[in-house]
Formats: sequence, C-alpha cells, structure tokens
Amino acid sequence: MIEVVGLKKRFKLTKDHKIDKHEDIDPRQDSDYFNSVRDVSFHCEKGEVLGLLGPNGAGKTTTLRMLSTALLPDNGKIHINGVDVVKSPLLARKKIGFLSGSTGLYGRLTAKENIEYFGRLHGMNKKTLKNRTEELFEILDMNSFVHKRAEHLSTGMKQKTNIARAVVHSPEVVVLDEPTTGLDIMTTQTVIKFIQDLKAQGTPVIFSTHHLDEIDLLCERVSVINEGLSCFNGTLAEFKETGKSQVLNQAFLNILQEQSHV
Ligand SMILES: Nc1ncnc2c1ncn2[C@@H]1O[C@H](COP(=O)(O)OP(=O)(O)OP(=O)(O)O)[C@@H](O)[C@H]1O
Repeated sequence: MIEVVGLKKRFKLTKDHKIDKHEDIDPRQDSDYFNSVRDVSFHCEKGEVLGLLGPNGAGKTTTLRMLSTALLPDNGKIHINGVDVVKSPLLARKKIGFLSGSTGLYGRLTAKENIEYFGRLHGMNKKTLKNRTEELFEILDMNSFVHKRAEHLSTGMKQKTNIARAVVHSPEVVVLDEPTTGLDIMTTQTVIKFIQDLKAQGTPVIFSTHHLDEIDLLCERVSVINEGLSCFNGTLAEFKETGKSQVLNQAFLNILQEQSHV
C-alpha cells in the first residue's frame, strides 16, 4: 500500500526565474520560492491502480519524484507497505519501481545490457536476472530489439526498455510518470496490458497521465492535483459523480473549475 499525506515541496528561485511585477503571478510563487507542491495526499491499496491527473505544471512529476525518493519533501509523510520513505530511503527504493520521464539509458549499451546493469545494481543474481529479463522481454514484446544499442532505439523501444529497467527487481509497488506519452497505439496497448498484469498480481500502481481513456481502462482510484493542491481523491465512479459527467474529460474540467471557484 502507498500512502501520501500532506506533501509539500518548494524550490528556491534563481534570479532568472523571478517574475516581473507586471506578469500574472502564479499563486504558488512567493518572493524567493516557488511552492510547486503545496498539499498533496492520496493512497493506493494492494491490487489497485491510481491515476494521477492534473494540468501541465500541476505538480505531478514533483510529487512522484518525492514518492520515489529522488526528491526530499519539505513536509508530509510517504509510506510504502509500512516503510517511511523519508526516514528510510534506501529500504524504500528497493520496494519501488519508478519510471521517470527524465532518466536516460546508456546509449552504448544494448537494451538488454541496460536492464541487466540495473538488475545487478539491485543485487540480483545471474539466474534470477536471466529469468526476470526473459519474462519482461516477453511481456513488453521486446525480443526483436533487445540486442540493439540504446542510442539506436525508437521512442517506443526506449520507453519499453525504461519500463523493464524500472521493474527488473520485481518491486512491491510501481510508480510511472506519464508512461505512454509519445507512444504509438500498439506500444501504448502493450504498456496498458503490462499495468493490467501488475494489477492482477496485486501490485499497487500509481501513474500520471493526460489520457483519460487510460484512466477508464485501468484505474480504481483517481487523484487530481491542481496548482500543487489535491483537489479530488476518490473512486472512478466518485470522479464522474463529483465532475457531474460520465465523460471523463468533462468531469476532469468540471473538477478543476470547481476548485478555482473555491
Ligand atoms: N527545480 C525546480 N525549480 C523551480 N521550479 C520547479 C522545479 N521543478 C519543477 N518546478 C515547477 O513546479 C511546477 C510543477 O512541475 P511538475 O513538473 O511537477 O508538473 P507536472 O504536473 O508534472 O506537469 P506536466 O504535466 O507538464 O508534466 C511547475 O510550475 C514547474 O515549473
């Protein structure tokens, strides 16, 4: 289970970032800091998929980076299967598989070598690693390119390699930041099927997306962040009810609009 309560993160602004007094000021901006995440909470139980939604710049990536120990929160609590992520980041890291938009592959290594390298970093032995990589190559339909150098892979091939790398150690929970962005329909299908398989195995999955059809296909639970604040947490049915529409895009827009009136 993943539990996030009252998360906050602010970034010190450099001179270049400071805003001209004539510009529209974001409510998250104060004199020297940008309050990227102001108050975010959600939870995701065993066997559930949680979809994290929010407009561009809402704070989703910052939140997921805190969840995965890549960033230290200024405030708030994150627990993963009982482990306090802030107090025990090394232990937590073993439990999490994190796909971030920004991690690169080693261009001169093949897809397979990239994944194996991360498996070894996680302390996996040769036999376990071989079985696991073969399993992932099959599930993610990677066999046609695993021996190609990463620098020669297409966007979709790279993304599959990144996903395999993130979960090579069979983590207890999986966190994916925009896993289908830039992918074609077939590759997106493979990624969706991969998330469905994780869910069937009981692994909690949190993923951020701008594609509401994926939310419909995959999620029990939805969390919406706007301007660094959680503005909705609930089931998919509650999302439609609160957003006053069975059409997810419309429900999402209504929820955002409702918050901006508060
Ligand atoms: N290191 C940083 N310094 C200053 N501001 C930052 C930093 N990192 C993120 N931000 C700001 O925090 C806000 C939230 O960014 P974040 O990347 O978390 O948004 P997001 O919801 O993932 O957006 P998108 O959907 O566009 O990927 C943005 O306004 C961004 O410019």
